[in-house]
Amino acid sequence: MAVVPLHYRFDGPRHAPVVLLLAPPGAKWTVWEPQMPELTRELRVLRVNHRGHGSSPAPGGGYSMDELGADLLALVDEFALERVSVVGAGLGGMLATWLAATRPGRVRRLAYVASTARVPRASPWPQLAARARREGMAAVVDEATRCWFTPGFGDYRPDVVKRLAEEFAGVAAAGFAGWCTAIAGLDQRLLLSRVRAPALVVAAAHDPLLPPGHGRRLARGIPGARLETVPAAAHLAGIERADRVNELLTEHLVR
Ligand SMILES: O=C(O)CCC(=O)CC(=O)O
Repeated sequence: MAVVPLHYRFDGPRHAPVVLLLAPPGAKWTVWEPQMPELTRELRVLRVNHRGHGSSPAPGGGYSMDELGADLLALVDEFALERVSVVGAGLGGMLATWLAATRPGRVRRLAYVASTARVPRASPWPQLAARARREGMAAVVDEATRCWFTPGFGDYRPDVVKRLAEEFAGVAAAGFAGWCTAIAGLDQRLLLSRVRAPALVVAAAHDPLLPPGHGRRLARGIPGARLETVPAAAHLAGIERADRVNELLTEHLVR
């Protein structure tokens, strides 16, 4: 299994505890920009771009969770980070679960934003990935990103919506599609009881991709997990309701 050297960056105080932020597939580390001012006050934030995203190489073929997780472990090993907190958004949260369940000793605290333990049966992602391979990312950008925000947010911050859509279109189709192979039909419910880290599950009240039931089931499966539902937000709740998501993440990760 060949490890891919991921494009990464650190921000925040050099000797503070590290938190690793995992974006959803199709998004780059910039998706966490609204969290940065808050989180870097007391944490050292490590952001990565997944395979094929940003400057991270995109090997051809499908990827597996084990491969994506090995990329992350190689990075945290390179910096001798014995334990890190991990936050995953969307399906990026499934990679956070993989880490927390298979390497419980390496994860200090765990948090999710609009995530799940099980990819929906009717997930459009496998078809989007196949189309992206054939026709390129630009062909699927509208369908993939239309559930990211509530319609009101698009009217209020069209610049943000446009920037993220452009970034999505700039992701390597091989990277996006490879990632989608890793999550196709993925069901991690049996992994959840192996998580030892204190966990916070943030669901978004108006998320059409992963409605709050996903968050409820995720929280129910992880021993002692806390569930919070953020109102007035769709899938990218960390952007749309950065105020509340930041409050919850800071409380969970710092205090
Ligand atoms: O597979 C689904 O239907 C959910 C897709 C999703 O959550 C994508 C993401 O990680 O943002």
